[in-house]
Amino acid sequence: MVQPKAINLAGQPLGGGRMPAICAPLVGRTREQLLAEAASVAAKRPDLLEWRVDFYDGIADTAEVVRLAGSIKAAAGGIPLLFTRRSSREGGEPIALLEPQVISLCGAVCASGHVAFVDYEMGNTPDEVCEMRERSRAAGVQLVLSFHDFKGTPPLGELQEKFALAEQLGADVAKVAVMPRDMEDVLTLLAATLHASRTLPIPVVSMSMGGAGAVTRLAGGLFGSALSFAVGQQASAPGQWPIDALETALALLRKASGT
Ligand SMILES: O=C1C[C@@](O)(C(=O)O)C[C@@H](O)[C@@H]1O
Repeated sequence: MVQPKAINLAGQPLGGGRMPAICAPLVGRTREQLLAEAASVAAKRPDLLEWRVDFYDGIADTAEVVRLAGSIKAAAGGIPLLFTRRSSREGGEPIALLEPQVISLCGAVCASGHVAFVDYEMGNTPDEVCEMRERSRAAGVQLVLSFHDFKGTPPLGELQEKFALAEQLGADVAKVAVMPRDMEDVLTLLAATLHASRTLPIPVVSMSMGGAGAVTRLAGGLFGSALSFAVGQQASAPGQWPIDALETALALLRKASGT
């Protein structure tokens, strides 16, 4: 049995080792929107900023995406960046790129040194995941292998397999986001998270989305989830709390639970 793990960056645990650390998404559609959003969200001091590049209108221009990643990094005031293209299949915005182009975009952004983490979906082909793994590793960027189900919550065994698959495919962090149909689904997600965090050697991240799952964004850390996504300016998924409310509630929970 292994202890639940915080996400490490340059030898330091993200968020000072608090479980969970807080990540805020950036969902601007233009350079101007993104830079304004990055500055205002960074001022709320989340532990990580996620650039959801599938929202960005200029996603097809790799050189501009790399430049913009550099500008967002500069606006982030030392807060590390997670670069994410969420596919429309898994709840993201529709984009015009084919998967090989997505890999090349993510690879170029990793190679630029502007981001610390890249998110890639484990549902892509093993060859695609392997290529992304090689490119992120060559650049010293941590790979988050993710799975999302915006329609429902798979059974416990399947969720455990998703976490385990991420680790087998070489992830530095395993992430699972699902939609509950009832409170039993919320318990299933938490049970799978606890199991994964106790058995896998890498940090795990999970959330049950929507209103019913909102409790997992607060209490998930007690079940081993290393990161909670919270709203800086605009939500990227249903059920996310505002950063300041989440920080306040987490501080109370940590005090009450002695963690
Ligand atoms: O995968 C995740 C988690 C998420 O879907 C959430 O529910 O908080 C939000 C996304 O921006 C992120 O990429």
